[in-house]
Order: sequence, then structure tokens, then C-alpha cells
Amino acid sequence: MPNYLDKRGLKVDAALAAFVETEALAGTGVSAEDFWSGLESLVSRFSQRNRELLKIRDRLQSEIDDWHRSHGPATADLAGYEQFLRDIGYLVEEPGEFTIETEGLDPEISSLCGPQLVVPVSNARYALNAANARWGSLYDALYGTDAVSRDGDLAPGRGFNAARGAAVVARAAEFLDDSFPLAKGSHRDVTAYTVLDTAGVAALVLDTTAGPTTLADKTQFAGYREDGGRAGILLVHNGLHAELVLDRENPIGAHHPAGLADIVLESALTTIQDCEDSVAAVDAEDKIGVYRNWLGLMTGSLVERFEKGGKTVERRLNPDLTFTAPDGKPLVLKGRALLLVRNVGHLMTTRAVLDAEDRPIGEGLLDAAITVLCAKSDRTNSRTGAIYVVKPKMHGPDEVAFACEIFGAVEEMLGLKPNTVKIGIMDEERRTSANLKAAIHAARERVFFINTGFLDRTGDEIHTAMEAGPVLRKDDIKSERWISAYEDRNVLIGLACGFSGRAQIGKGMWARPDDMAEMLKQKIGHPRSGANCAWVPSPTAATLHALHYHAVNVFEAQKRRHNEPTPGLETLFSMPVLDATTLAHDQIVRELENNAQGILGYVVRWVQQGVGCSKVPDLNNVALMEDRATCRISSQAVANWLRHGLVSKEEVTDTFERMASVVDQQNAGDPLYRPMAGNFQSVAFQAALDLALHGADQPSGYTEPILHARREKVKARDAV
Ligand SMILES: CC(=O)SCCNC(=O)CCNC(=O)[C@H](O)C(C)(C)COP(=O)(O)OP(=O)(O)OC[C@H]1O[C@@H](n2cnc3c(N)ncnc32)[C@H](O)[C@@H]1OP(=O)(O)O
Ligand SMILES: O=CC(=O)O
Ligand SMILES: [Mg+2]
Repeated sequence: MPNYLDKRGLKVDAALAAFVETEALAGTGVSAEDFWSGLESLVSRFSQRNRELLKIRDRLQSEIDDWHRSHGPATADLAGYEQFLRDIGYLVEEPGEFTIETEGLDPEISSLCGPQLVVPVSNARYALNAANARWGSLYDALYGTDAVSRDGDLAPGRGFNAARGAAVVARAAEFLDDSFPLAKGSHRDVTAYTVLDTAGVAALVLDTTAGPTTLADKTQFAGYREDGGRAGILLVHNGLHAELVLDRENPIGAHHPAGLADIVLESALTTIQDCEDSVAAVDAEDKIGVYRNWLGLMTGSLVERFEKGGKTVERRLNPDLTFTAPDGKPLVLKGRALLLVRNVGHLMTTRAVLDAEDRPIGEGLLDAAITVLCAKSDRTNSRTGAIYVVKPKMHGPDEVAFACEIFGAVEEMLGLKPNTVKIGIMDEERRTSANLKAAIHAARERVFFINTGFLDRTGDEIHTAMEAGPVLRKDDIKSERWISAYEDRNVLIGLACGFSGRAQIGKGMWARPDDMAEMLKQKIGHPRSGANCAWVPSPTAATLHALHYHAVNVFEAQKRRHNEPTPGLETLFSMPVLDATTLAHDQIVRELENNAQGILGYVVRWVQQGVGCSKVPDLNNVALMEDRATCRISSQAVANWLRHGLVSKEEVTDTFERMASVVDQQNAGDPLYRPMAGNFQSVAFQAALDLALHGADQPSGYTEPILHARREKVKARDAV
């Protein structure tokens, strides 16, 4: 039983109260009395409305279910469906022309385009790595992944594979030729990079096997630095920097005619420190862990020590980088990504704080108050004093307006200027994408991004269409018309609301963290579509995805799309339902197995160990990033087939039991893992099965209620 302290009528977990009073409030100028009375007024002012908004979700879903039961899929009567959605208040009046008014945004949001990294903030080692992922070695990213190839002579060997190394250098030279072309010749043939000073102005001269040359565009030379035997040449293209590292002492540099030891790319311009779908935070203890790391990132004091490769590593935030600009003046570049924090949505409550009637308070309210409080101690992040909160899983404009009102109240309670808190709208629920313009309008003074979280959006698509018919297989859903309409609408509506040059239009996650060659092929589609940023799962992926923002000038792409017609609601509502007779029995079995194993592989680590994001191999042994949103898709997909009789309850249970052995084998090397096969009453197995068997009844198909309840059970009695 938690130990609660009375704070202005609220019961606050004692450890949380201590964290707030001794750590988070320190140096902010906000007193403990003001903080707790502020939190108490947030709770009194917003809780009832929060509950009403959730009831509206349920009512709308139940009316949509009824409509499908009598009409079938929306495609059978699109005009009737749309009118019905207007009648029940799912669709609202679209506002007229307007331009967003957000002020005081950092350049990483307004004028620079590049990768957006996401990281579970609960993991300090990863969270620091993600903050430092502003800069990444291109050589390491190419050599350490399948980007150049993993086959034949190029396969990574026990030691250094010289053929693979040469392929990496050649690929990197290709990038340099594309992004920083020479007046004559190729970076492949450079024998010396020299900075020449003429009357106080520095210029870059390159010797090549065909004679001396310069950059075709000399303004791409942005600066230089020297540190012992290591020199750095700074280049810039599309606003992104690249440092050529020259070091003849370095084993790679020693083999290069010009001593080129590496190319360090500006990579993750922004990083989302995630308190939501990639973490498992179910009680005050977990929430404190999340908040403490976020605070440490804001103050710059977060340090993590760990063993790696037989050595103790101490990781902390990187400092800024100082170069000398061509005119001799110092040029300071940020050493860290601009950090954004993702709060939880409006759904869950937390027992970390109880209201006057002993009810757990909205977790979103607590996140808003504490993550913004921590960001008040920002010493390293925003240069404009902005606080960037990403708000997920909002259904429609009223819920966006509600989030904005909460942020306004938090600003007041913490003595921050109005609109200091900027909101990133996750466009990941169907009611938000259908009413996107109105949703943006509701946040027009503080919106800093709209991002297509297509994973949650797919889960919501399936849940909304639960009664419409059986859905396509997971991979087939991705090539349907509704999803391209959704992605296009996000960009085009964002452009129409004046996002270009002001705020980010963002795209979703690359969820195959080890498939970098494929990412290089596919993810260039994001900047080409006019997106300022797109999500990557790791720093290495950020460095490789950065190549795409050199290859594509996003602002030009946005100009090209500006007058494109926006796909209408009829395409957005074209539902991924199938004719069940088109699937063979073995295809159904295979899909069920795949979903079962993904759910089990993710859930078991969540429930047993509190790991909110995992790399889980699928049945083809492709490692997939699994988080709560991907789990929502798999569980909704199974629930939908169960509802429409493609699979029976017995088949689902039997498949989960068989797949438990597969997942046990996959985790055999983990000493903390407790097997599920033969232990089907275990909390983890039951949680996974519940997500499938009771998926249709979960609010909006979310996985949080079941995961939280089961994890709390494990924590309470150390059960498995
Ligand atoms: C739908 C959505 O909401 S998507 C958003 C939520 N998803 C995410 O946030 C994904 C974040 N990514 C991750 O959590 C991880 O990359 C996983 C779970 C997918 C894979 O993790 P692992 O299996 O540990 O990865 P792997 O062994 O390949 O690499 C580990 C190394 O990469 C680093 N790393 C991996 N992912 C990240 C990351 N997102 N940020 C920072 N560093 C990372 C680790 O720090 C570690 O390096 P270190 O030893 O120097 O500390
Ligand atoms: O949050 C991202 C998503 O795809 O869902
Ligand atoms: Mg999401």
C-alpha cells in the first residue's frame, strides 16, 4: 500500500512528493505550496471534463458499431456514413482558412529538416544516447549495419573486414559527391583537404589525383577546428552539417590518402523523450523514474554508468561543438538534439496521486504538471525558452482544445508566460485525422507539430471498423487507400495551415530497427512527401536517415505539393475490410501465429520486467520494434477475426499456447525471463491472451488498461 501524504487536499505518494519538493522544484522559483495547490486546481478543474471526453469516445464507438451492424462497411454507403458521422458529432464543421500562430520555436522545429529520434525516457543510458544523437558517425552507421551489404566478401568478419571498409568509404564518398560536389572531380580521389587563410578569410582547397579543386558551391564550407592531430572540416547542406574528420593516426584515416577518418553527420535534430508507449510506468515508483530522467536531461545533470565491452562507460550529455567560421569568428553548434517530451494521453489514471474522494487522478494531468515543471529547469535545451510537449492519442478537436487548456493552466501555476508550452499533435486517432484542420485550429497558438503516428492510427482504424467486417492482414492494411489518404491529408492540411517554415509536419516510425538497407530505400519517401521530420528507432538509424534530408530539399518538396488537392473523407473512410473467402486457411493460421507471437514477445517483457519497448523477432526472424501501439494493432487484428469468426476462441488460445514456446526460446538467454510454456496461468501469458480475447471491449482498442493491471499485479506480489 503506498504511503500517501496530504498535499492541499490531494493524497500524494510520499516518494513522489519528496521527488517534487527536493528535486523538481529546486531552483524553479515555485514553492511547494503553490505547486500542490496548482495541481489540486488542475484536478478539480479538469477531471470531470476528462471523464466526459472519454465517455464521448465510448458513445461514438458504440453508435458506429450499431451503424455497421445494420449497414456493413462504410464503402457500401459512403455519403450516408459521412452524414451519420456528422449527426453523431464525430465529424465537426471545418474552420475556414487560417494560419497557425505559434511563436518562439527553435530552428530545429521551424527551419531545419531531419530525423526525429524517439527513446523511452525511463532508460537513462538510452535517453542520454538519444540526446547525444545530434551527431553520428556515418562510417559506423554504414559499417555496423546491413546498409552496404552483409553478404559475401562484404559480410562483417571477426576482425576488421577491409573489403567492407572500402565499400563504406566508397558509399560515403558518393554521399559527399551528391551533397557537396566538387568544382571538378570526385571526393573519391581527394588526397588532401586544406584550409587556406587569405587576408583573414578561410577557404577550403582540395587536392585530388586530377589536380587542385574547390567545392562547386564554396559557401558549403562552414568552418573548421583543430585538436592535436585531429582536424575537422565543417560543411553544410540543406541546413544540415557534416564534419569531415581528418586524422592520420586513426586506423581508418591512416589508410585514406587525405587522412579522412570519418564523416560525422548532424543526425537527430530532435529527440522525443517518451513517457508514453515505449515505457512501462504503472505506479509512483515508475513515474518518478521517468520524471527524474527527464529532469536530469533538462538540468544537464543526468549521468549513467554501465559496463560495455568489459569497460565502465560513463555517459552524460555532450557539450556544444565549437568551430571557427571562415570569417574567423567562433561558430558554436548544438551538441545535442532538441528534446521534446511525450506525455501520456487522456485515458489513464494514476494512483500516484488521489483526489479528495480517493480517486486516482488523470495521468495526463500529472504528466503535464511535472514534465513542464522539470522543463522549467532547462539549461541545455531550447534556445527560445520553449517547452515542447508531444500529446498522443487525442480523439478530435475537443480533446486537443482540452490539452491546450491544461497546458495553459500549468503555465499559470508555474509562472510561465502563456504559450510557453508548445504542443505536438499526434495525428494518430481516426477522429483527429478526419477533423485535422479543426484539431490544428484548436491548438493554433501553440502547435509545433502534427505527426502521423500510423501505428496507433492503424490500431484505431481496426477498432473503429470492428463491426464493419473482418480486416485485412496486418501487412496488407498498410497498402490500402485509407492510409495513403491519411498520410497525404496530414501533409496537405499542415501546409494549408501554414506549417511550412514554422512548424513540423512529421511522419512515423521505422519499426524494423535492424533493416537499415531497406530503410535507406523506403524512408526517403518521407522527406519527398514534404515531411520535415520522420521517426527513427535508434541513433544509427538517425544518421542513416539524415542522408535523405541531404538528398531531398523538404521546403522545395512542400512548395511542389502546396496546391495539390487534399484527398477527401471518402478515401479516408475506405476501411480495410476484406472478403473473408479470399484468405486460405493456412494464411489465416500464419497470420494468427504471427500476431500471437508478437503480442506474447512484447507483453512478457512488459509485464515481467517493466520493459516498454522491445525488439521482438517475428516468425520470419525479422526483428521488429514492438511498443504499445504495435501491440494495439496485433491485438485488435486478432480480436476482429475472432469477432467475425475467422478464428475461434479455442484456436486463439491454442495458438497463443504454441507461440509461448517460441517466445520462450527467443528469450532463453535472459536470466530474468520466466518461461510461459506450461505456465499458462502466469500473469504475462494471461495478459497477452486477454489483449486478444477481450480486445474488442478495450477502450479504443488500447492495451494500457490490461498491461497496467497485470504489471501492477506482478509488482505487488512479485508473481510471474
Ligand atoms: C509507435 C510509437 O510510439 S514509436 C515510438 C516508441 N518507440 C521507441 O521509442 C523506439 C526506441 N527504440 C528502442 O527502444 C530500441 O531501439 C529497441 C527496443 C527497438 C531496440 O533496442 P536494443 O535491442 O537494445 O537495440 P540494440 O541492441 O540494437 O542497440 C542498443 C544500442 O543502441 C542504443 N539505442 C537503441 N535505441 C536507442 C534509442 N532509441 N535512443 C538512443 N539509443 C538507442 C543503445 O543505447 C545501445 O547503445 P549503448 O550500448 O551504447 O548504450
Ligand atoms: O506514436 C506513434 C504511432 O505510430 O502510434
Ligand atoms: Mg502512437
